[in-house]
Amino acid sequence: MPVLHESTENNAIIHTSWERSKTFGVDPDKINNELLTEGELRDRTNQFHDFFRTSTKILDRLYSQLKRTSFMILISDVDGYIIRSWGDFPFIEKAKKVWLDVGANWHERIKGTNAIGTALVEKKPVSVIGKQHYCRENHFLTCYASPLYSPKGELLGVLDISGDARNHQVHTLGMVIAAAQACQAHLLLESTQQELTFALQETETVFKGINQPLISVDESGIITRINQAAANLLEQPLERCIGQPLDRWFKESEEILSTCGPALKKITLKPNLKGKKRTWVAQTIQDKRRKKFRVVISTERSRDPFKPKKAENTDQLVYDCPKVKQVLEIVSAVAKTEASILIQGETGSGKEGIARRIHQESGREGPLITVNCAAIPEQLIESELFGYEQGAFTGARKDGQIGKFEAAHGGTLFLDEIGELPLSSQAVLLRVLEEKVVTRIGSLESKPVDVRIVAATNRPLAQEVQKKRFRADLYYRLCEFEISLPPLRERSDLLTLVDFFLKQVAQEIGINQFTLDHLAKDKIQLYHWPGNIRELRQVLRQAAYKTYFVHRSTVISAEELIFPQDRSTNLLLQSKEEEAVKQAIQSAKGNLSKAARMLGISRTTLYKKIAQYPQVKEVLEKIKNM
Ligand SMILES: Nc1ncnc2c1ncn2[C@@H]1O[C@H](COP(=O)(O)OP(=O)(O)OP(=O)(O)O)[C@@H](O)[C@H]1O
Repeated sequence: MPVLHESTENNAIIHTSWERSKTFGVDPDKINNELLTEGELRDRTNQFHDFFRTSTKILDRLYSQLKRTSFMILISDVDGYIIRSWGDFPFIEKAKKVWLDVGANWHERIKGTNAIGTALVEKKPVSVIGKQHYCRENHFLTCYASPLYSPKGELLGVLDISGDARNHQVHTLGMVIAAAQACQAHLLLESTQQELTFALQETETVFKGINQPLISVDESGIITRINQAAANLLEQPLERCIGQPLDRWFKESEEILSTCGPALKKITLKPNLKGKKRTWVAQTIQDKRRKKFRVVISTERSRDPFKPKKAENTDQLVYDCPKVKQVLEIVSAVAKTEASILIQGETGSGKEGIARRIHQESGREGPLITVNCAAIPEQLIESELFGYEQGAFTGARKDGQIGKFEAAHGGTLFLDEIGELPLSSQAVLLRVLEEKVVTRIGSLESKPVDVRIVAATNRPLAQEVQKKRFRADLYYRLCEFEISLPPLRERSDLLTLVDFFLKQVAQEIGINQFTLDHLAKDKIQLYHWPGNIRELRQVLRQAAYKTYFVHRSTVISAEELIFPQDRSTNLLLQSKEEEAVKQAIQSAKGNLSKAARMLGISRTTLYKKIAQYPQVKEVLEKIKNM
């Protein structure tokens, strides 16, 4: 055994290593070598691509400190093969003689006790000086090595400084340890940045397909993320899917991981998941070097499964209310006539849907063309409605443009928000409606048009006429037949619509259904719905998405129903507030916490309201005395 000069721990390490070397059958007097071919060396060096990219500066700095000394720097991989070295003549030549050189294996199995091999086995920094080396030919060396770890904590290899034993300095081991730690820190930073970039890309892909079942898998085929819709299809709780290998469920997982490029690739479930016959597709997210990183798997719906589904089915009119039923009966009756129709109704109450129904039932073969009068600047209204000839005005398109009237020839022109049409344009519109001909701007030629006019407004147009903001003659011309759509709060089918929209969003997400809990139902029925059906749909969609993706539930609670209007009082307009508070207290049978939750206000605010409204106080006292 060698004479030991170093720390007790290092001595113990050397001692154990000598024992191992004996067991490995290493002959201390023989030259043992295991060398890599060029191809093998290239493959092993490639594994260190990221390491060298992030650590070159540190290693160069270390080398500059050791330049022209009898020391060299070496990197070995996890199996002990030296894959890179830095050093100067003449020491490097001496080192080559004992194969302390790129391509040679310095595992203890081959070379007995040595800093590289022993640090790999012990997974600790080690110094091996002179005769501490197991093989006699290496006694002229002094070596210091520290293990290198990947950001995932796996042993990558070893950083080693070797030199002439006569120049042994204790602090060199400290230098190696510090340099190895710096290399690891840089590698970690780089990998965190890369992870972030991928996470962003992954999130983007996942968000695009949020309505669909989605699974994200890392490069070793392990599920890293999965949404509830996918977990349902795999028949496992979501948290039990994470960390599981993909091949547990999918047949071609190996093929996907080895060959899948950015293009979509079909993938099928293993037969043990009966009845889940949907086709799945995989898409790979790659890094700059095209090394696979994540595979996002989804069910196939259309040509591009990551394309979001159309948000709403605008064609379907859902109703179960006598008032709406009556409107639709009238619509059916007048649709086939030539009468121009004015639809009145609050914003979001479904006027456009009615206009579409009129067109569908009119039997007219031309298209339905919609013009939003509020969205077109005053100076462009005429060109929009009547079109223009080539070069008619500065900024006009080169080949001119057809107007909406001409486009709607043989069909229906829907003039939405007609109440917003400026007075100057009202006169022009009236002329066209009377004469039934249009003349493009810049043209002398008039063309007859056969267009059915349907207009809509959320302003009381008759009052606008009285206030001289809307021309009386145009009003009468547009309003040969008037249809009034009831606002949502006057409809008796609120819960039918709620059901419909919840089914719609459940279908989009890929689950069976959403339900509202008791308080949520009460809250929805108490609200005054200023934005009508559009607002109802929005509120429900937001609540459903939050319930599902944040709370992982399908039962929507009152807290998730956030009404855009009156966020501060969160419920009713002043005039209706007293009634709402009263009703909430009645429904909650005097339970004030429950009533406050239903109203979306704090208990303190509710106490203030009770004090403010004598009728509410009375109701509460009555309930208490019951
Ligand atoms: N009966 C219904 N069934 C299902 N969805 C409906 C119904 N009525 C309206 N909607 C939906 O509510 C939303 C608002 O309807 P629409 O755009 O027709 O209202 P609007 O009165 O024309 O609104 P605005 O005054 O803002 O132009 C649309 O998404 C529409 O699909």
